[in-house]
Amino acid sequence: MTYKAILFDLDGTLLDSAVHFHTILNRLAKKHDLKAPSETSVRSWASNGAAVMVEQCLEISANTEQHQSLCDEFLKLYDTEVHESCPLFDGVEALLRKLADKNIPLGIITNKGRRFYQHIEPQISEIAPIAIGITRDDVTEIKPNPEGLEICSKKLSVPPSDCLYIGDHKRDIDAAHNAQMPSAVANWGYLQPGDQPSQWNATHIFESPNDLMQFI
Ligand SMILES: O=C(O)COP(=O)(O)O
Repeated sequence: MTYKAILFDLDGTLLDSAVHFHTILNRLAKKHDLKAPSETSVRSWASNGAAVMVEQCLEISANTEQHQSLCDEFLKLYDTEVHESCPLFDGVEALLRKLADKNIPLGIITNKGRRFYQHIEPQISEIAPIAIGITRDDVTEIKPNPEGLEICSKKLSVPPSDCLYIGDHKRDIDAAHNAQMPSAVANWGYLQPGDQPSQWNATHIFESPNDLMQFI
């Protein structure tokens, strides 16, 4: 492998956050007498943030008072959940340990807010040091804008062409293209029905964290 730094998306790539999201959405559904969402539906929308999950999984029209108040409740509950634990996908721990063993710098660029990321970072750092973590609060434009990826490349002093950005959403691959950085689809993540990652023009597609680990 020739890449000198590996950069990751968080939700749906390292973090199996749908586990928390499903619990929270079920709690909200019960409290407000709404239809409980299926795990499949939560998994397919989990990479799109709270507003989209409330809209799609609880079937609440966006830009309404009810939508806004359910989003606020969702984020409050998530704030508590992320303190507790952060479920990683199977194989991610071994993958991160291998990066650390090989002294390959690890970066994270997420559209998540720092308010949540700050609780997740120490749990990942226990496995492998994170050279840089960029959240939506650290950029003026979130992905697919390349800003977060460009900041990482500069701070690590590794040119974009020597970094690899891995994510489970088209906006991750688009962000890498916009930064002129090689990219990889995390095909184990939260793909939506109808997604065709083979059409996203990523440099690589990995089926599992273990596949990526073998590549490294
Ligand atoms: O929480 C979000 O909006 C998505 O976060 P991600 O960029 O880590 O997938």
